[in-house]
Parts: sequence; structure tokens; C-alpha cells
Amino acid sequence: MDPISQAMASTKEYFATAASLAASVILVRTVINNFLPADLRRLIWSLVSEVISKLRSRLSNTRTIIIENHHGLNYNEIFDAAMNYLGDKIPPTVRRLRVSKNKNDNHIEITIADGEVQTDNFEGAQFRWRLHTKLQNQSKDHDNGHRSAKKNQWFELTCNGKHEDIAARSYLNHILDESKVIKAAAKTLRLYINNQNHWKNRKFENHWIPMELENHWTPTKFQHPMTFDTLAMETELRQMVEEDLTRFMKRKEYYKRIGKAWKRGYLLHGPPGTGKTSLIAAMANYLRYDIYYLDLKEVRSNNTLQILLLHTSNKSMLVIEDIDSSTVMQKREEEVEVKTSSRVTLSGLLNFIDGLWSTSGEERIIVFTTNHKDRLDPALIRPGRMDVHIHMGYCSPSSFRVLASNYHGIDEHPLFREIEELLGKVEATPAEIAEELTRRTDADEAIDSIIKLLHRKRKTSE
Ligand SMILES: Nc1ncnc2c1ncn2[C@@H]1O[C@H](COP(=O)(O)OP(=O)(O)OP(=O)(O)O)[C@@H](O)[C@H]1O
Repeated sequence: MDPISQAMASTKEYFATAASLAASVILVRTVINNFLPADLRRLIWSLVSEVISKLRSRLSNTRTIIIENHHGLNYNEIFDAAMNYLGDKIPPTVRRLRVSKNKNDNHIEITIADGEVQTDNFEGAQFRWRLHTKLQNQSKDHDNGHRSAKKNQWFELTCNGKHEDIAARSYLNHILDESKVIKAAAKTLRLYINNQNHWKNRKFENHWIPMELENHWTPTKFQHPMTFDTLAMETELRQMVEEDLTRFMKRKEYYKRIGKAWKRGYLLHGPPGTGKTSLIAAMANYLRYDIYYLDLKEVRSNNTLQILLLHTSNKSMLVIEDIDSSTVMQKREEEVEVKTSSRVTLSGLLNFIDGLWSTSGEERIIVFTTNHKDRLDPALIRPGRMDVHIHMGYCSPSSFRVLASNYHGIDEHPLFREIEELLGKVEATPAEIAEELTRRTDADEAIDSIIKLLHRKRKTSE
């Protein structure tokens, strides 16, 4: 056979082989898709895709990192962070998405669906992400007869072998940091309140007896709208608090270096209605921290107090309001007497806050409020314990302007001068001014009623 005929024959043979291979692939695919049960079909395709991705990584110089959702018994933080991070930057090329929402949150979570590939670039390297899900350990729940299954999920993170060190060194850390920022922005804040009326039946010597639950924080959604912009407070003082909080949040390494727990204590003092609670709300909204509102009257013993405190999370504020009115918080000489009515003691609280609690978590703010700073035990307010003391005072001219702008959107008015002069002579709380501003819908009437209120107060004081 001449060389041309020989070449044509081998080309024909090549095409025939390719055609029969393609036909076989189509046949196998048709059989799998049309004749096999769905479960088996899924299993086969997931095995095929695994084999292909393994082959691909062998042939090309790629590295694959597996990030599972569980790490032993614990949740894997990197998996969680990756979910957040990728959900925030899904490209339009991803065809199938997964959406979810918690009952009490406004936030809708969007992530890529199983098997979808998402690419991301970082420091000049390209990373490919693919999510896999497998349900495991199907078993019947004896109590309700429902089937339960453990969900195993993992990400396959692939990159070129030469970028492996970027992935290990900085990319994963970058994802952890970014995820924190995303979470903080989307987070619905929670207000936890302790109460005593939670009971649980426990079996003891064949009898069900009601037992008080040791840990009983009840969470609710925290939706207080107060911010530093709407809080009526002296400008410098407000700036000082904002700067102090910002510094605190950035000082993880600093606290580590000096060997101190990463916590900060605030004592807010001043007459009723001057905005102590409002400041706490503004702080929580600024920090994006949950609030644990501890009502000491509901706590029966130091032991319960310790358990409650140990069940508070990081990045949170522990608030004890009106600490002077709580019997336990009065001067320590009275502690012996106090112990008979309640076993919670001031030293118990302080020792625990300074000791075990501080070392069991980080990024905590403790806030005590009082209307009577002079009544507090010196142990409570000694330096180093409550780091920042803030006096919330009566309404000043600048605070009044913030309130007028918040409530009626007015920044200037012919009667402002008179009000400012009166505020220099009489004591009116921001709550009283706010009350007058809320009562009237008309701005002029509101201003007028404030002037009347201030004159009345002046007369009374004279
Ligand atoms: N500084 C302020 N800025 C803006 N609004 C304020 C301020 N102070 C008081 N108010 C208004 O008055 C209401 C009561 O104030 P708040 O509860 O914050 O005062 P407080 O000092 O915590 O009072 P108490 O000591 O009685 O708990 C608030 O809901 C808010 O509407």
C-alpha cells in the first residue's frame, strides 16, 4: 500500500475508534441516566467526577486542599469562614445556588450548590472551590420516628502547585479575616436576659422532679436603634468613647503581649434619664456585640452566677444596671448581712470576673451603671477594674441640638438661643427633653413646650 493510502487508512481507523468510543460513552450515559435509580446514579456520577478531578490533579501540577465541615467533634472554623467568604463573592458563572435564612434573622445566606465550581484570585494565584455534600449515618429517631442523617460537607480547594505556599500561608488567613468582617456586617445582635423561671424535669429515684436549670440565658433579638450619631452627649466625650472602643477591638496582640485578659470595664454613672442605657445600646450597635443583661436579683448563688458568666460568648457586653440598688453590691461591710438573704456576693462577682471568666474568653466589655457612684464599694471602682468612668450629665446645649435634630430634623430655630441659656441654669435630663419633643408633631410647638418646661423648672428651683 502506498504511503497516502496507508495514512488514510490509519486516519479512518482513528475516527472509527473515536466514534465508537463516543457512542459507548453516550450509551453508558443513557443507561445510567435512564435505567438506574436516582441514588445509584448520583453515586456513580460523584465517583466519576472524583476520578476525573484526581486524574486532572495528577496530570497537571495542581494541589488540592480538603476543608471538611467537622474537625473531630467540633465545627471546622475554616469551612464556616469559606462558606461566608464565597457566599459574598459568587460570580455570575455559578449556575446553581443554595439559599437559607434563620427564623429570627433578616439576612438571607447564599452559597454555591453542591458540585458547582467557583474561582477566586488572590495575590496573583487562582483558586478553584468545589463543595461536596454526603449524608451519613441514617438512623431512626426513637422519640419521633423521624429519620436523621449527619451531613458531611467539604470543600475541595485546588490551585497550581507553585501557589501552594500562598494558600497555606496567607489565603486561608485572609478568608478567616474576611469572614469575620462579613459576619459582623450581617449579624443580628442578640440580647440575652437571665431569668430564674426555667425548669426542667429530671428523673431521680424513679420520680420526675422539677430542677432549676443552671444556665438560663433567654435570647431575644436586639433591635435598639440608638447609635453614637443619635445619642445626645458632649461631642468630645462621645468621640473619646468611640475611639476607646475602636482601639479596644484592634488590641488583641497588645493584650496578649502585656499578659492581660482582653476585656474592658465601663462604669456609666449619672442621674436617671441621662442616657446610660441609651449609651449601652449605641456601644453594642457600634461594636456589633451581643448583650448579656444580668439581673442580679434573679441569681440565687455565686455558683449560678459563675455558670451564667461562663455561658457568655466572646465579642459580647456584660451589662449590670443599677448596680447600687442591688443589695449585693452595697458596701462590703454589709456583706455578712446580705449573705443571709442572697448568697451572691460582691467579692464573688468581682473575683470571678477578674479570674476564671477573664481567661475563659476574649473581647468582652463589662458595663456597670449606677445613679449613685458615691454609694458603690471602692473595690468595684478601684483603678484597673472599671477602666473607663463616664458621667452622663443633664442636657447640655449641644445635646439639646442633637435631640432637636433627631426628633424634628431642625438644626436651627430662633428660640434655640433662649433654650441654650435656660439649659445653662436649670437641670433637665435628655429624657425629659426627648419626652417634650416626642409629644408634639409640630416642631415650633415642641420648642415652645421645652421653653415652658425649662421655665417651670427654673421657678421650682428658685
Ligand atoms: N443622652 C441621650 N440621648 C438620646 N436620648 C436620650 C438620652 N438620654 C435619654 N434619652 C431618651 O430618654 C429615654 C430614657 O433614657 P435612658 O434609659 O437611656 O436613661 P438612663 O440614664 O439609663 O436612665 P435610668 O438610670 O433611669 O435607667 C431613652 O429611651 C431616650 O429616648
